Amino acid sequence: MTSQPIAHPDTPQAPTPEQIRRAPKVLLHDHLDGGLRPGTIVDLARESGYGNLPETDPDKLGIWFREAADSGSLERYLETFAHTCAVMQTREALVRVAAECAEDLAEDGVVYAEIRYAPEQHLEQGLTLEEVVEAVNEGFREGERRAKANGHRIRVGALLTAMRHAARALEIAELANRYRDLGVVGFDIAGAEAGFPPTRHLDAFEYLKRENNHFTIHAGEAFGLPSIWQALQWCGADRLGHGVRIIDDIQVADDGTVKLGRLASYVRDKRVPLEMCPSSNLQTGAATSYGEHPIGLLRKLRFRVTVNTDNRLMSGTSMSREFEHLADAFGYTLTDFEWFTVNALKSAFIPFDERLAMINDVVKPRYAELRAEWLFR
Ligand SMILES: O=c1[nH]cnc2c1ncn2[C@@H]1O[C@H](CO)[C@@H](O)[C@H]1O
Ligand SMILES: [Zn+2]
Repeated sequence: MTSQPIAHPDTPQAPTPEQIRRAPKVLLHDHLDGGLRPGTIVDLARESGYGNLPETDPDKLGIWFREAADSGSLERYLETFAHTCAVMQTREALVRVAAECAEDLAEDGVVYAEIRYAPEQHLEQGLTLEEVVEAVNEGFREGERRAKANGHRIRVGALLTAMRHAARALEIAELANRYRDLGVVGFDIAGAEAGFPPTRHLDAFEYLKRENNHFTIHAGEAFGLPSIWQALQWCGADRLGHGVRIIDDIQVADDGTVKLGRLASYVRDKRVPLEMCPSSNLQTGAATSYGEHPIGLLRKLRFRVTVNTDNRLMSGTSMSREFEHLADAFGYTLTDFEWFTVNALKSAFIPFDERLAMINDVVKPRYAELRAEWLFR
């Protein structure tokens, strides 16, 4: 008998794209108006008479979004949303977009998703804020049903976003609170970061805290540490949207020794979830390449890192594709992807018992099964 080292079940090889697709995934940061199918945009534009689409062929339109979003600036990246929001102004359009969102995610192996959108951007044709929320919720329920009929299980919760350049945050926070337990699981602020600090909306955050409600804040994407510091220490955010610039508070010496500043220490010690979106960051210039994306170091240092899509249309991506990019860049295995997924569930805005059941009864058994596949090749 030769004495062979015992192979860890994970050692045989990198996960295949097909295994990544079948792995259960959890998505906390994805914009409804950043994930439409190009063909749906074309249909809805035709039906509503919106004549400003840059392309009317779905394939060309998809490419247009990716290229236009590939601008190196968050402000220019955000300009592309004018077209998606333009065709999301009726109840029917919102139901369709939300249903397709849930279907597409389920098809990609996402089992739990929190999808965000700004109700104030869907009032141009007379819908009320409440009608917008109800239409999107109806679409998510429809998408969950269709996914189930196709053999996929997914649960979708909504996050209501307020736009940081506008002045409706308190109103949207109240809306999120009213629809709590009715499909809405939390609140967010988004939009251009430089010049619009989160403290502009302190009243909204203080209101939500008094209501024991949850919120995340886009911070540390196009602007640095002060934005993250405000989001956490002034506004009390439960999670950070992106948060990539926390890397500016971490020093790595030539010998590999790592020193965390006070803010980075706080973020790690308090297990503040980071909703990282690698492909989106490359497009807005918040990161330079997958291999150099701060997620590599932050994962190593065991920050509470999660992986997200941000805008599937603008980045031509999916949860599986984000995982594939990371597998290529950092050699991540199924064990890493399970870790990201468990992190995401720990950070989700649904009740603790549901998060735990999702971790123990859905995520862990399915990753274990995937890891065992090499035994039966
Ligand atoms: O990465 C991002 N950073 C900041 N704002 C964003 C990002 N992606 C989308 N939005 C903004 O959020 C609104 C509601 O979904 C979108 O219309 C877009 O303006
Ligand atoms: Zn975002």
